[in-house]
Amino acid sequence: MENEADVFYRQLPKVELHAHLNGSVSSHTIEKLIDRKPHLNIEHNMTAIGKGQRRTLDECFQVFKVIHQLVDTEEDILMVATDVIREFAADSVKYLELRSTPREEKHTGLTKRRYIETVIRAIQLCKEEGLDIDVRFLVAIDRRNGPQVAMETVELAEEFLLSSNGLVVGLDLSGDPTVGDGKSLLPALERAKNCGLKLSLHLSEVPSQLEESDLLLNLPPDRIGHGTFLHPEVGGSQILVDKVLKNNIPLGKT
Ligand SMILES: CC(C)=CCNc1ncnc2c1ncn2[C@@H]1O[C@H](COP(=O)(O)O)[C@@H](O)[C@H]1O
Repeated sequence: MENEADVFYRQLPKVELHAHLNGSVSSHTIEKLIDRKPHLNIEHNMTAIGKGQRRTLDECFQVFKVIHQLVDTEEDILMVATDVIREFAADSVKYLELRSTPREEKHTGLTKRRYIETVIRAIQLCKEEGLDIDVRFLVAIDRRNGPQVAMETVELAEEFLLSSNGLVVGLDLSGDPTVGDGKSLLPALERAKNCGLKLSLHLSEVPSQLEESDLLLNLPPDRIGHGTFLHPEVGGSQILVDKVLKNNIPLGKT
């Protein structure tokens, strides 16, 4: 039962600037996915972190792996993306930036290009439904996959920046922050910036990444994901904080 405060907050117009597509799947949609793929033997509790539950970073990233097993066809992506957009709209989100990592799944024939096209199709379908929400898409690089994949992802994002009627607006850098090396991704990120993609970068999500964070902040990004350990009090540095302030970069997390 919703109380008065719940109704107020649901109806309050909102912007959502940090929604990972496969991190925003509701339990209702997860049920539908599990029903589609009973052979995977995935149980609901393997796909979510309950309220108040503590998990290590590694355990959280395992959850994404399970969700990715459930979302591995064009049909799945279309359903997940339309459901996610409808649910944000029902929560009075008026501007939504979805970010997602295009994946190739050889066993289902899914390609990275079709992945992006399918998310765009979902955005268009929701628009045709007349939902009161403006949705844009950030194509994501998973830092674990290294510089070559990052460059290929930027090339794809660049194509869609030009051909998606303004729906693809930027590039996200995410993935397990303890894996991979941000420095090696700089050429891809610089290319993205130079071609007009907005940059939203996860950085300083774990301690001891001062050098990497410094390099990424020099780009500079248009948004920062998390930035948890930028501040000197938690092992970051004033130089990093000053770079954020100088460029007036919004920080955010979900
Ligand atoms: C531990 C936790 C929940 C932290 C949130 N912080 C995050 N930091 C970095 N990358 C992330 C985070 N949350 C989601 N992602 C990225 O988003 C992906 C899931 O959404 P998608 O498949 O890109 O559509 C994950 O595989 C990961 O690459």
